[in-house]
Amino acid sequence: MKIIKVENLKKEFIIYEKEPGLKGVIKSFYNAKKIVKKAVDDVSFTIQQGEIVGYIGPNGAGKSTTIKMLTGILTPTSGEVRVDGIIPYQKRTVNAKKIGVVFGQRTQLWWDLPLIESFTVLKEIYQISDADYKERLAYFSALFGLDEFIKQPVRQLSLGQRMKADIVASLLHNPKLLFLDEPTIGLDVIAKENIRKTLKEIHEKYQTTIILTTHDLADIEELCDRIMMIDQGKIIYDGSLETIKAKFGSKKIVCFTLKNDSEIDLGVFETLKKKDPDLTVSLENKALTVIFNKLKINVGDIIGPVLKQTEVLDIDISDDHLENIIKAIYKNGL
Ligand SMILES: Nc1ncnc2c1ncn2[C@@H]1O[C@H](COP(=O)(O)OP(=O)(O)OP(=O)(O)O)[C@@H](O)[C@H]1O
Repeated sequence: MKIIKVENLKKEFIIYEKEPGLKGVIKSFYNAKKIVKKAVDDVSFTIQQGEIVGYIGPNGAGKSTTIKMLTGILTPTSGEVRVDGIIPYQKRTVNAKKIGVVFGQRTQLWWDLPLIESFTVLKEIYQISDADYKERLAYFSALFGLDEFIKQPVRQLSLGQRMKADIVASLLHNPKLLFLDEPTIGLDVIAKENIRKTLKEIHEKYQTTIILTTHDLADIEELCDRIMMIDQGKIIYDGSLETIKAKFGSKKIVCFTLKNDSEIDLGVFETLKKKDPDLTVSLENKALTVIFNKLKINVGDIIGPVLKQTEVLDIDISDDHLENIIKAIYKNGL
């Protein structure tokens, strides 16, 4: 079942540009230059109930603007947006009951209240029944270990605890749809893992549809089957992670750890560069790294000449990281 339908959605902002300095300020009173910024530029997509979709793109691409239109905070310039059959900006309160929102960068909780009291306020706002509230809170407490900090005021919580608290707050009313904006930002590796694992469990239990915006691609790799990539207001990719990897992940990385007193003549790679002009070689502290296109060169063609020349202690072969693949797409397009 479709939960989100977006068609030819556009959001334009009018920006008035001023010249720098005091003179610019005075001048801008009279004739500021008017610029139309197309933050979201003719975007269409649908999302099915239960999907976890990663919404990614470089800074300023239009992610937050899209999410704000889906949550009803912003009214589109043109186009259609429907969340569970509702037009969000026309029925913000009805929409709010169907959705949960987590902003990694700021909390939605009451700063000075003990966490448990924030939860009871939300219980009233969303009119959650006693039985549902009890059942959900017990479930989330066990999952996130809330007991440890539930009586503390929110301002005293660590970033990881605060993030868990915000996720619970967004889910207490069991929304059909959850928006997560950078849910692991600033967390250490273990805390990130913990959040991802827990989100997966929650998704399995409640089948919540999740839209995740993040710059941390490990979030995407672990949670999402589908990614939508936006750049300069336009969706430039909508599909599976596997397809992106298969299509653009043609680079392989071979790292050799050379023996301490060994020497190597990097000239051996010159002939290979004729086959793959993008091949790169770097040698740092006896670590020799070769990055090449696996469709143009075999791993054996890299390893053979090195082993012939010098003594090697270790060889590590890996595919290109998703992060590099996405960076290249942002830079060069699809
Ligand atoms: N209220 C506003 N007034 C004017 N311009 C805006 C406004 N909100 C966003 N923009 C512009 O619209 C474009 C898209 O911004 P948006 O916040 O949607 O990007 P984003 O993809 O969420 O970026 P980030 O990853 O940095 O959060 C940017 O160029 C931004 O400067």
